[in-house]
Amino acid sequence: MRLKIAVLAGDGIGPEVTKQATNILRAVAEMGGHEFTFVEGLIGGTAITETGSPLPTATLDAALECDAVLLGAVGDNKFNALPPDKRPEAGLLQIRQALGGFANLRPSIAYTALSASSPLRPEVTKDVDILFVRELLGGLYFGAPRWWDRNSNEAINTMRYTRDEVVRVARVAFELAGNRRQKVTSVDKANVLEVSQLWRATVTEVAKDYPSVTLEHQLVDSMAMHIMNIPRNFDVVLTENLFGDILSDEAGVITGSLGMLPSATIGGAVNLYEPVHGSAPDIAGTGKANPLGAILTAAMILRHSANLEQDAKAVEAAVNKVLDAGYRTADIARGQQPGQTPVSTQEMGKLVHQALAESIDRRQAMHAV
Ligand SMILES: NC(=O)C1=CN([C@@H]2O[C@H](COP(=O)(O)OP(=O)(O)OC[C@H]3O[C@@H](n4cnc5c(N)ncnc54)[C@H](O)[C@@H]3O)[C@@H](O)[C@H]2O)C=CC1
Ligand SMILES: CC(C)CC(=O)C(=O)O
Ligand SMILES: [Mg+2]
Repeated sequence: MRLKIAVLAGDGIGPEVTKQATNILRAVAEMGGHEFTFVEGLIGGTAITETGSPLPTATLDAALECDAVLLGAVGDNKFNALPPDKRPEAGLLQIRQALGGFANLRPSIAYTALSASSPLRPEVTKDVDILFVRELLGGLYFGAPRWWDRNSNEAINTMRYTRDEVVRVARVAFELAGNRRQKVTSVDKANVLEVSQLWRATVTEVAKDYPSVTLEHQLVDSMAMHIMNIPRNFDVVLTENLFGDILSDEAGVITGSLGMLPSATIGGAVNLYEPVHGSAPDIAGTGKANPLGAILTAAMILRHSANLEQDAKAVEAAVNKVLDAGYRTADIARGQQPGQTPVSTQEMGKLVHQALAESIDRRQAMHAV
């Protein structure tokens, strides 16, 4: 199997966690006899500093020639005074748009070993496995007009969706639900927003093509509460761009930390893979960043861009094994429980690598018998 991956490490903890994710991909390639090549590119604040642009043309050109893009995170407080279209985050929105992926898959899984890391009670988080399908190219982040008129002290952003944009992402959600627990919860604010009324009517129409999947609608405000109260009730959660951004971060509480959450964006010319978290400037350079979200993102590359399902599962199992053995980065080391060992970003990456190597050795030994 050959795979060319653009690695855009970005800012803050982006390079720290991305390094651990690429180490895992290299290990999978080596152990499975695959040829993975990595092409590095600048994005975000580091790209602004070096080139003046948050998404240099060279980065975009290289990304478009790859089979997958792995992005760390962007964002640097030193650019906070810049207007949104000049900030590091603009580079991320631009590359999302250019790659064309519209369905951002964000799994949120409650790991048994981490039940004490979540502030939620273990009986609430037990067996939770939610898949957010977040529309990624529409809504407030991309709608025009958008401006801030400093003279009149007025600003505007536009939430806009077309029926076709809703249909295509809804189809992804229903298809995925068909292979899971057959339920889609569509989130909107149809009691107030016309865009949400279009969203709800369109999703209801698409649902008719998937009679085995149950559709429910939830308003986003009460949904924010239900996710914390009864997360087990949800299977696939379908949202527009902003609502999905917020609710999927909230779901980090179920898992124990934002640092545990991976994502894959599909449907475009090249799939884009990013952990859900940002550049975390508060812990950048301290060795405290949890690399597991990025490593689980690498597993999603194996699944969605390389068709290596068995290897994706092996990476996920290796993460589980390391958590079961009690190893914890600071964000998931709630209250220093007995049997836990604190580890750095790099140590966590190495432990997953070791667990993966052991499981692949066992698999190969079984095949050899
Ligand atoms: N995809 C991206 O590149 C994203 C970029 N951002 C940018 O990141 C910057 C910081 O934004 P925040 O709101 O602070 O969000 P953030 O996700 O960077 O951090 C929120 C909190 O979670 C913690 N955290 C995040 N990832 C972690 C990890 N892997 N391990 C341990 N702890 C982790 C941070 O230390 C912080 O306390 C901003 O410039 C923002 O625009 C924010 C979200 C997504
Ligand atoms: C442009 C971003 C910083 C948006 C974001 O927070 C995300 O996609 O998770
Ligand atoms: Mg976000």
